[in-house]
Amino acid sequence: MNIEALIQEAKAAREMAYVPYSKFKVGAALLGKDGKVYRGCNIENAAYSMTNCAERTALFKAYSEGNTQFDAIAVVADTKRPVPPCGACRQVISELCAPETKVILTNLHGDIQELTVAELLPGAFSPEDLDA
Ligand SMILES: O=c1ccn([C@H]2C[C@H](O)[C@@H](CO)O2)c(=O)[nH]1
Ligand SMILES: [Zn+2]
Repeated sequence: MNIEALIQEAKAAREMAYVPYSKFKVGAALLGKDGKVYRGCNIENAAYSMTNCAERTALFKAYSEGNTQFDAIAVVADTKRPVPPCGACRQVISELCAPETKVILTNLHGDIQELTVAELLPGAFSPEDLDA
């Protein structure tokens, strides 16, 4: 699947966002090495801090089905610049995706920023840091 098609998947995921509080819809599409695509949207809650971002929804869907090998993740929102993932998602993406995985950030204007997982969060806290 090419990048444009993955962005289309992220846009379709965005339409499912449950955002009664912020009204800010985000979509993500995670491409497995086997070609499977996992869509994710943000899901909010009246207890605001329970909100799950689109990126983490997609990743948790894939992991919960045993799929842990990915080529790329695309994220889209209605932002002026390509949507920047929040810090929590950068941390989770850093652990659950290989460093060379492509990250495609975009918006509804068609601006695209492409980087790698390694570039998304330099100095991420990692499982190795748990070893004394
Ligand atoms: O990359 C991002 C940034 C924000 N959000 C969500 C969280 C919340 O529902 C809304 C506003 O922050 O957007 C995401 O899903 N992904
Ligand atoms: Zn996030």
